[in-house]
Amino acid sequence: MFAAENGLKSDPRLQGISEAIRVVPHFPKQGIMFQDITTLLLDHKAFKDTVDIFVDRYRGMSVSVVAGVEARGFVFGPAIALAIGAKFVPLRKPRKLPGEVISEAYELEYGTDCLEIHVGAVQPGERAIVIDDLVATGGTLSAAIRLLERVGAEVIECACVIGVREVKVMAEELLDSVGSMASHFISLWSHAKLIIVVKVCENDYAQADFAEKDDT
Ligand SMILES: O=P(O)(O)OC[C@H]1O[C@H](OP(=O)(O)OP(=O)(O)O)[C@H](O)[C@@H]1O
Ligand SMILES: Nc1ncnc2[nH]cnc12
Repeated sequence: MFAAENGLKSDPRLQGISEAIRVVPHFPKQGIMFQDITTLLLDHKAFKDTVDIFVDRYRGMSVSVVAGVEARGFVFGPAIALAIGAKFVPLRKPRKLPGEVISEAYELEYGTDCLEIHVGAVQPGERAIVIDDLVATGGTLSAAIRLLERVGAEVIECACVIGVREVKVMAEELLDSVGSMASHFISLWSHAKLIIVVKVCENDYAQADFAEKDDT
């Protein structure tokens, strides 16, 4: 679910949020348009507006768990959790949590990664949301959902600030043919784990720019 479809379309806060996110071409490698949320954090109004959009949506929905994905989900998740009266549960990369953990692996473009949760952090039947800064392929969010469901939580939604172009394209393709969807995204949508995206980047890959640089 994107800003245009989630009732936020005419929200005056969106433009300021979008403008506060710096886009850095060719980071961390050639061709990638990196969405840098650190500039959003420097802008008190834009940062607060971002948190408030999620708080407005989830307040009163009996959410008791806000799960944040390392690292950038840790920036937004705790503020949302405090405001809606929920606990914050960090989903961490491998070998960071000191207690007993449950792990869930997921695929990256090259190789795999893993998220872990402390055993006992979430009780069966608790209502959870997952917070991250950005959804690209949806692989990270899908792993977060699987992890929380394995400990018995009911994941009611995932929420991200930014969706890259590909995820928007995939959502649009869903309307035509589920078969053409990437498997992660099928899983996100088929379980109705809709994503609130405040900013959709129309141009995640700096292809034209990249091609020009290639020619030199
Ligand atoms: O939808 P996906 O294709 O799974 O990608 C999205 C994930 O990628 C980024 O994190 P990254 O893995 O770069 O980790 P970091 O925040 O620790 O840098 C981002 O913060 C999301 O967590
Ligand atoms: N374009 C992008 N900007 C920031 N983080 C990302 N993670 C995956 N794609 C990204």
